[in-house]
Amino acid sequence: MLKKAKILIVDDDPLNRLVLEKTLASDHEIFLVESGEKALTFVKSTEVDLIILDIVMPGIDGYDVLIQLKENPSTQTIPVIFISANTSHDDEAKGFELGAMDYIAKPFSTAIVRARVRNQLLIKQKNDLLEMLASIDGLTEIPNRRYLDENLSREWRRSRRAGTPLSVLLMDIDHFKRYNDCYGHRAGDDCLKRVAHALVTACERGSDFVARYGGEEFAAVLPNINQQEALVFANKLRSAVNALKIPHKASLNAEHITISIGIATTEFGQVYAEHTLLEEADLGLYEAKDTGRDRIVARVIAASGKSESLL
Ligand SMILES: Nc1nc2c(ncn2[C@@H]2O[C@H](COP(=O)(O)OP(=O)(O)OP(=O)(O)O)[C@@H](O)[C@H]2O)c(=O)[nH]1
Repeated sequence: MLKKAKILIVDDDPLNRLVLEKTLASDHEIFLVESGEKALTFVKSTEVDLIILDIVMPGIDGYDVLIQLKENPSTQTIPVIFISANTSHDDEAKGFELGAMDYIAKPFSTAIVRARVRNQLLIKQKNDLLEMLASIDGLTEIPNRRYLDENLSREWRRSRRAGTPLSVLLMDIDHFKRYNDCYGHRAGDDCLKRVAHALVTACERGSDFVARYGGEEFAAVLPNINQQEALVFANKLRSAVNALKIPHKASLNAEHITISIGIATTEFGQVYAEHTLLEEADLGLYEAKDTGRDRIVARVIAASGKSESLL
């Protein structure tokens, strides 16, 4: 069974919109707009699963709408079915070349529209599942580095556009090599799973998330969180791991498993390279390790572009 999908129908002809809506509304959630401009505005604020797009419309035509959807990382994977009275092979080929998933000729059969929409939604559902599996770390079952990189990129662009703060945390289990050496690799794996679970459970806002960054390192992306708030959150994560009280008799800084955390925050919408936040968080983490472990070092990327540490 397919879940109710969100389908955007873009057509300047009111009758076509009405017929398409009637054809699909019993199985799906339908949104209707009458121009390419409105379609592009709509997808900025609402996530849709499929777009049925007319080609010949006043203003931006269907081809240009598709080109603009493909240029935007947040809309480029939405499947598009063209529906058009332009039925020459050249028109159809152009639609596919631009990235349309299917092409329906007008006048259309409602049964064929239903079947083709169903096919595209099934393909999308499978693609989404593959995408999700490719974003999950096999051992800890939390988001992996690929997921983190994609999300950080998106949040970084948003923060730059809106001038809002963005914080990144890099966390590393202290003396984990000693843990593996002392208790064995399998116990090390269990420890990673428990730490990952504790970190993920501590995230309460839907927009915050923790990923396994690699090995015994984790990372969190915190949109709209300034340095003070990031420090509070990092302390919560550090406490959550401490509270597990996983014995670590080979540790040189505690009797149980602890983590060190580096924080990087941009608060004033400064323009800097996308990777800077991770690099700064890494410097903070390095400092936290160097100054005793089981601690947090926060760095702010100041308006001058220089960064400062705050222990
Ligand atoms: N069990 C297990 N160990 C892992 C995994 N990934 C990385 N490690 C181990 O994590 C250890 C990391 O060691 P180091 O980078 O020297 O860091 P550390 O011992 O934690 O020391 P500090 O970071 O300085 O506190 C290595 O021994 C890796 O083999 C994993 O998936 N499972």
